[in-house]
Amino acid sequence: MSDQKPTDSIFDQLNAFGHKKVVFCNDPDTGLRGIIAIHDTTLGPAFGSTRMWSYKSEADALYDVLRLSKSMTYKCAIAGLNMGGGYSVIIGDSRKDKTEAMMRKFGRFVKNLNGEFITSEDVGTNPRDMEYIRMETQHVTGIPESLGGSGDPSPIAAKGVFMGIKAAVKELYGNDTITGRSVIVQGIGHVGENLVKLLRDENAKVYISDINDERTRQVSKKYGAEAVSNNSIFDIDADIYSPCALGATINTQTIKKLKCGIIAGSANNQLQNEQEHGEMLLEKGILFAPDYVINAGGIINCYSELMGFSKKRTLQLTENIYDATRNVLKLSKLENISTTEAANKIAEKRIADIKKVKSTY
Ligand SMILES: NC(=O)c1ccc[n+]([C@@H]2O[C@H](COP(=O)([O-])OP(=O)(O)OC[C@H]3O[C@@H](n4cnc5c(N)ncnc54)[C@H](O)[C@@H]3O)[C@@H](O)[C@H]2O)c1
Repeated sequence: MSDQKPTDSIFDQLNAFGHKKVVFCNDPDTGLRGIIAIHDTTLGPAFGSTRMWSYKSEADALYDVLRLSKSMTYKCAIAGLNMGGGYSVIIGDSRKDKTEAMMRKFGRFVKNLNGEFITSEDVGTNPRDMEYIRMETQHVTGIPESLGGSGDPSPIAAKGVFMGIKAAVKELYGNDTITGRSVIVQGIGHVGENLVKLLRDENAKVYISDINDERTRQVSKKYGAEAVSNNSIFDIDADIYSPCALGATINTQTIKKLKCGIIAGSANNQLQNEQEHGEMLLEKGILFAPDYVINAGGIINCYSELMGFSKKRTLQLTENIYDATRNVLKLSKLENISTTEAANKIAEKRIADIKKVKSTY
């Protein structure tokens, strides 16, 4: 799954990423300027969140939505969901520019796709926005529990990351016991805090760091985790580094410093350059549990909402992340390829196989 921007030409970009459809949502009356990208619908309707962000340029917004929608195709495929990959972005400052009318107009654009695209919340959008979209179309998830939705996906996302960590521990140490292992959790927001709880419940030694000092103090006290400064996390000799804040924290500089045996966290796009840094980690012998494999709990939660699954079934699907991660790590070892390359291979194979199934009408 290449993450390189190939060209400035819109059509060449669509060809390079392999997109099926891109819809530009322009509405001067409400100020809506958005893009819905549908990457692949072989496995089912395209599933993807809606991000609102002050992009520096329209080209940046397009590149972001193309990249994010393609990775959703892979995430759904490897999680075993019958959903394709999509994403949408709205250009603007979510704190200043967002209105009910804008979100409902966006909902109308989603409605016009007749179920080919189903959305949920992301950076810059929240359950209230999903309620507005829901007023115009049923093709939205992440609705509050009080309105019959699945609510906050973060605890399930954290559970999936925890299963991914266990699978990586099993691969490296021969058993998946977390007790006594040391873990650095970088970013203790919605997912990070839930992960700290799961790790501490199994008596792991947990280090935490966040740019929000007050939050760090609270989480440290609540769970008995050791607070460390953001600058020092790469100097700590821990078994596992769990990035749960932003992407691209794994790059040429940080790989040189890393002392851990495993990287496994929730942040999307952790490798600054998928191919180059995936191979560097392979050479250094650090086991990288690919982010899109182990952070699929959030989307599994939305999928369950869509399918009307019980909480028990949602949990089962999330626990499957353990086996999905094991399969990726095994293939990486067998073929001596990076774990990301192994994950991409498994995802692409499932899509190719199901394409054959769907060739009969
Ligand atoms: N919430 C979900 O269900 C879900 C699902 C899949 C993936 N993810 C990904 O997981 C990551 C965390 O998601 P979240 O919902 O917990 O977000 P969040 O905004 O609740 O938490 C992020 C935390 O990271 C901290 N942070 C920001 N920059 C930092 C830095 N440079 N160093 C240390 N800490 C920093 C923030 O202060 C915040 O506490 C994101 O990359 C998100 O895309 C989330």
